[in-house]
Amino acid sequence: MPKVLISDKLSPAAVQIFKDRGIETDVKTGLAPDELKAIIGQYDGLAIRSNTKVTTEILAAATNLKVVGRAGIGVDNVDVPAATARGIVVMNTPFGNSITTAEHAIAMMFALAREIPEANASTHAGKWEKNRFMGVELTGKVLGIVGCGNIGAIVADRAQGLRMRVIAYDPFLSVERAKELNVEKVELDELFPRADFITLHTPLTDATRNIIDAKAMAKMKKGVRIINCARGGLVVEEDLLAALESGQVAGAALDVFKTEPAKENALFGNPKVVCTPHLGASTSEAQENVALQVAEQMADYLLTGAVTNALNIPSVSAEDAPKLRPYMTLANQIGSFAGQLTETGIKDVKIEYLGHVASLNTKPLTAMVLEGLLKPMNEAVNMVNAPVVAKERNIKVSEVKSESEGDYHTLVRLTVTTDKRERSVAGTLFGGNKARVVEIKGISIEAELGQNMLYVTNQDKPGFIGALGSLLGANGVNIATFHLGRSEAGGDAILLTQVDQPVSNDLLEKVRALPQVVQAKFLTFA
Ligand SMILES: NC(=O)c1ccc[n+]([C@@H]2O[C@H](COP(=O)([O-])OP(=O)(O)OC[C@H]3O[C@@H](n4cnc5c(N)ncnc54)[C@H](O)[C@@H]3O)[C@@H](O)[C@H]2O)c1
Ligand SMILES: O=C(O)[C@H](O)COP(=O)(O)O
Repeated sequence: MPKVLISDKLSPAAVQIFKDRGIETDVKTGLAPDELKAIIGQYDGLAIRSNTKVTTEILAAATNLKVVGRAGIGVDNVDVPAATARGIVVMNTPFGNSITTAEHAIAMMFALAREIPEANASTHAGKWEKNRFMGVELTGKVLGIVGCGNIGAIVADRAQGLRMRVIAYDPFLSVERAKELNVEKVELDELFPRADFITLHTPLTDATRNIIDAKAMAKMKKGVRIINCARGGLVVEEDLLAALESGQVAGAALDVFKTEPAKENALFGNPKVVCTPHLGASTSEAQENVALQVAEQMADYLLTGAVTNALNIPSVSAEDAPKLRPYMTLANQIGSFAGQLTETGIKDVKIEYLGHVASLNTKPLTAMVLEGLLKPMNEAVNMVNAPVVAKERNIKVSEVKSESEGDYHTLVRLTVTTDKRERSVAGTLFGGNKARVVEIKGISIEAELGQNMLYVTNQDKPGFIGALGSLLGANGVNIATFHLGRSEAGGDAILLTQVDQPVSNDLLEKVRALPQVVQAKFLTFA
């Protein structure tokens, strides 16, 4: 039974889902990195929010971990490349808290416009400072959105309801989408001087880190108000403080900080700054959504192999997973067949999906072919990291798809080009789910791949089969199945036989010494 650790505060709905799906679940929040490192090796899944830092060190200790599930959007607390390298799927819930976070940004904008937090504190203190607080209206003001994805788009919609004019900077926002959202797509340098309010909704990347610094603020309209409910590293906090003190920026509302938990910060105590402790996603609705989603997604992956919302592996829907499963076996077997025969550097991998299989989501199948192909060279390869490993080795991978059927109603053919030769192997499904190899080097054959296989290429000459059978028998190796193919009478021939015992290197040498043999190899399949 898979075992999952929940290491951040998640709605109890998540535990219930894991339990209902037969997954053992521990909830241990607030663990120090060393404490997490000490126990992570026991778990197949780790469910987190933004508090747990899934670093390379944690991942190195996570010897059984298969999936990290982020109940929320940002995965900047997870070392995704390190997880990928270890074959661990990282998934998030990209929409579960978007509305809630957009609403928080709007609430922050109102709080700034009407100085609600300061007015609230003053009134609680019995001061009745009616003359101290003079707000600004939102109606007719220009809202500049930096990052107009899921949350930015909802903010745009709500702001338009408040009769604001919305402009947006997002290099990946298409003109069509901008039209649909009724926002004016602008460059950053145009947004800065035009906006009365600026709200940030980008992920934290190398391109967005420090996007709001002294230079940027100098370009803004004097008296601008800035809202950040995305990530702390987007704003240079010292520069913001200086701009608030000079009056260039009239106010800032921050839900996120460069260092979190933010217990000390130079901006704290400044009356022009409204702060919340990373509460953007904190509504009961959003937390219920993300907890349910992440638990379902993780359970699906651990129990069925279905992949949803993963950042480092192609998605496989729960509906597709059972359809793909027999193809996954086939893809892995033909990859493994070629991989076990390959002894020199691979340059090029071509995977042809012909007939029925071409109508399916073939990305996971390609990952499985690559896993099979590369595993003989690197034990740590799995379908998550195989495409990355292939890229690191400069292996060019291409897919060819055609739904028209040939001799088989469905066929996967792998062609591997190495420094020395080109090698191809193809397989199909018999009876809808039984993987069979049906072609090797363009020669037809029909074989099921089992645990112990002997693969021989030879000249098609009389006497060979008898000699091989006698040799195996004399060495205590029992033949279970026997499959032959040849290009033409007297030409190149192949033999694939399943045997009940592994074939030792000594025996292989004897097989190779038979007069007609060109190549003999012992292959093994899971
Ligand atoms: N405060 C919170 O509690 C909270 C809650 C949810 C999400 N978030 C954060 O909000 C951010 C946005 O979330 P989302 O769901 O809208 O993500 P999203 O991926 O849907 O949207 C992000 C947008 O940023 C754009 N973008 C990327 N690079 C950019 C750049 N260099 N300049 C301008 N735009 C750029 C992308 O094109 C995309 O449209 C994320 O960082 C997420 O972690 C915070
Ligand atoms: O990226 C997110 O989803 C938000 O930052 C929410 O983070 P949280 O789950 O820690 O509240």
